[in-house]
Amino acid sequence: MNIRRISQQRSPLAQNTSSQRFQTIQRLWKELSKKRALFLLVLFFILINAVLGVMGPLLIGKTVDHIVYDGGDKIGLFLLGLVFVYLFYSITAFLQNYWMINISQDTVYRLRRRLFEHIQLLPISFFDRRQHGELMSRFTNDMDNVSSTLNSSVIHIFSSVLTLGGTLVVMVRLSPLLTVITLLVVPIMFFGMRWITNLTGKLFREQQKYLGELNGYIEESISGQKIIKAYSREEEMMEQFLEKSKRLREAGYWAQTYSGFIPKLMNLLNNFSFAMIALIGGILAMHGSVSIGVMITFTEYARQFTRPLNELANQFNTLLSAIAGAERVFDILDTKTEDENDSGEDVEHIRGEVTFSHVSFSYEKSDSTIMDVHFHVNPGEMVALVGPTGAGKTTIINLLSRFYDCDSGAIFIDGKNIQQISRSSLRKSMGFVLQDVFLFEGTIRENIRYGRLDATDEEVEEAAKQANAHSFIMRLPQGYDTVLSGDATGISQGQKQLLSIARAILRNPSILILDEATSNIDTVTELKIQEALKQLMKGRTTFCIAHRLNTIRHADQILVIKDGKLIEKGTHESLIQTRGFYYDLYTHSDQKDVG
Ligand SMILES: Nc1ncnc2c1ncn2[C@@H]1O[C@H](COP(=O)(O)OP(=O)(O)OP(=O)(O)O)[C@@H](O)[C@H]1O
Repeated sequence: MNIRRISQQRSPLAQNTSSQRFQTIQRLWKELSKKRALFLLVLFFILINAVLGVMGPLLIGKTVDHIVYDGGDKIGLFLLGLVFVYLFYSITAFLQNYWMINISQDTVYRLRRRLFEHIQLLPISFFDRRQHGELMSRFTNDMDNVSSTLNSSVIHIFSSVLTLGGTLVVMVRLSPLLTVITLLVVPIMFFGMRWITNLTGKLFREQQKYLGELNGYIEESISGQKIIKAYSREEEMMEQFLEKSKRLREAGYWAQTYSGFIPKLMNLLNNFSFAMIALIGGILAMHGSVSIGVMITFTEYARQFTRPLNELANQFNTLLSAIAGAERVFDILDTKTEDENDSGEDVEHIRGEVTFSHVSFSYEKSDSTIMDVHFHVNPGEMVALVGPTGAGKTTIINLLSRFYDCDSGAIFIDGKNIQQISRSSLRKSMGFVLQDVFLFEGTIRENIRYGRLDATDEEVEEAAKQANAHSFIMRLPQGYDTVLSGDATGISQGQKQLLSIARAILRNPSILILDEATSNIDTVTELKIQEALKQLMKGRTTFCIAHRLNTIRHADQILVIKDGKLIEKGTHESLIQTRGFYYDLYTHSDQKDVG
């Protein structure tokens, strides 16, 4: 069953406005506040740390004034005060950092878990439109960005804001004139920073997007290595890789270059402000308008004042890149899951009576894939779907399994509209044996048990015996405990099919879906598979997508699909007698292979 990725909708570069950014910060804040108590403690330590940071220069100035103007008899007390301030400054800095790492790791862990849970519940149509590697990068790059920002930026931002506020209050109290001089550079800093961060924000988002696309491409080219080599497409792959890689380099280059301007601009303005304070402060001190201690405090504050601004600017970039990452994560979390659209109820037992009543469906709004399909299947019947490639056979199965919902008409199982049956109970009653067998990294036993997780070892082996898989499994060095790698290269295509039949037997479904289960397989294994399938099909409603017509001659019903329409239906004999499209298919194909 191939559910094709027809269009990879490239999401336009997220035009995230300030209000969207604010919303994302709010959501991140919400995520963070699950460790509220610890976070409040960190905030408290940030506050203490900022107060101590403001007190340091003030105390240095006071110490100088005490020596110059009061004779310095209490110098020991001042020095003790300085040791206390700077020691606790370091301790609080360490603790806030330590706890923030704890909070951020926990938050990212929970976010990652939610993302994974959510992805499991998303409808198949969501995956049709996305590259797998691009989705992967939301787990890796985007999460890393969020994590590193929470680790450092949160502290820096809070601490900078508090330090700025505290410093400003003390500065105004000490000397309003010197405060104005220190603040002269702030508007230039503010507007310069705004301009650059607007630009870099866009560039960072672009960088994240291209990185996701590149990851997707790399993932595709690794999983498709066999085909790439078989068709000698290495050079084209390389060219496309370079194109994507260059695009990423370009975006990264400009993002880093522009963001690199910020500290340089800050430094320049910082030095300017420092020189002005030294010059004007010196003149004022000479005339006795301010004390030497105040001037020293101010030169230190001038540095201290621009440092948090500098820090804010730097952290702003990291923050923007994390917001871009978080947006991409929230974007998935906001996508409706299958359950959210599911008003169906759980059904205990399904007998397997299936009715398609004038069903129409299209993947894309522009063209119809299935048109007015109408048929009825009794429980336990074997139904074959035949027709040219792209006719819509797989789509009919997709609709029956509620991977997609039909646009008009209705599908009934045991007389009940499947919209009223929950997806999970519907799928629990179905078993799939597909052409592309998907085996997980794990033992053979675990792979068979995937059909029913609570099955005992005996039940697993019994299912393997019924599926004719037991003898080949026992010939493997570790038998049922043989570990299969992700792509199960150690076993043949036919053996994979047998395992997937064992899996379906274990599931004991009322409705069975077979998709070309016996193509590309040697005759001996094919016989084994046919035999196993016969066992499996007994007493179950079976839908078989068949390309080789001689395998379905005994079907109770054959549905002939062409261009999305059900054009003929009946038994093999009746369809041959009708001499219609099926007759043509059957007689004009030597191998009876039509798809
Ligand atoms: N996820 C999808 N998004 C958009 N179009 C799709 C999607 N899956 C299938 N299609 C299109 O729908 C039509 C029917 O496809 P479907 O897979 O049902 O045909 P099929 O009869 O099973 O073909 P085959 O025998 O080759 O598997 C085709 O034109 C196909 O390109």
